[in-house]
Amino acid sequence: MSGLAGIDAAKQLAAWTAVDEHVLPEHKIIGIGSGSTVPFVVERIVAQGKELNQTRVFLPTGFQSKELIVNAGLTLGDIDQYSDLDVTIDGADEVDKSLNCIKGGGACHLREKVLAEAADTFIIVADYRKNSQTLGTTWKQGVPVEVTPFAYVSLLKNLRKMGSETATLRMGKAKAGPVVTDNGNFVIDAPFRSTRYEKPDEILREIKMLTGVVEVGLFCHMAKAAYFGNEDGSVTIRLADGSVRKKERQDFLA
Ligand SMILES: O=C(CO)[C@H](O)[C@H](O)COP(=O)(O)O
Repeated sequence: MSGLAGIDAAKQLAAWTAVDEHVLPEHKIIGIGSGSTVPFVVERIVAQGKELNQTRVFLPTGFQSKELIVNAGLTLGDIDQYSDLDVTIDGADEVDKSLNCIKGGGACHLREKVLAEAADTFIIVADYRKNSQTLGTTWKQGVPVEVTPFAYVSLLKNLRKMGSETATLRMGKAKAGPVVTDNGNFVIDAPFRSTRYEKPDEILREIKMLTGVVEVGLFCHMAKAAYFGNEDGSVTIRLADGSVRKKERQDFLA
């Protein structure tokens, strides 16, 4: 493993292990997620070799993801042409015991969900901070909701009526005004009481029905496995059936 430390080392561990186990030579159409963990996914795929990667197409989940693919010299594909993917690998803001995820911390969850749904296998990679029993334990910013700008005021009202009293429009940091997604939409972050997160699919359905909602950053019953890099150099692998496997540090050194 490389000489990274701390959180980045954990992200790299998760990413490398997931690629080794789920991006096999027979996998030709691959979805690449967004965020700070997926660059380690791309670096591990590049390490599989130019000859194999020339037989593959890589689909992005947004501008950052597209730049990762292009800068790595991998072949860029479009979902219009490659609508059935072999595997999509992506990060997450938090994952619960049933592999339900909060996603959208980077405001890319619409395209991420399209590529996750279109893949035979959807895999999550993250560092240990994202590994929770229930959503909302560590990710306190709320459920990211991509919304059409025309409806954001009414949606703030309706989300607050729904129980997200502190729902807020996500504002830019290095940009005056709200964050604008790759699709030209706004994002509302909608926190809920911890008990509500025990049934994330209910929150998902309720939000999705609100007029003006484009996509909700709750990925329920989608991931086949989640890989969490740990501080001690091990990787915890959780499967959708609830089983857990651990790959110890020495397994990588072998
Ligand atoms: O959903 C996402 C972007 O919309 C990201 O995958 C999620 O925010 C995790 O990012 P990171 O790997 O940087 O923790």
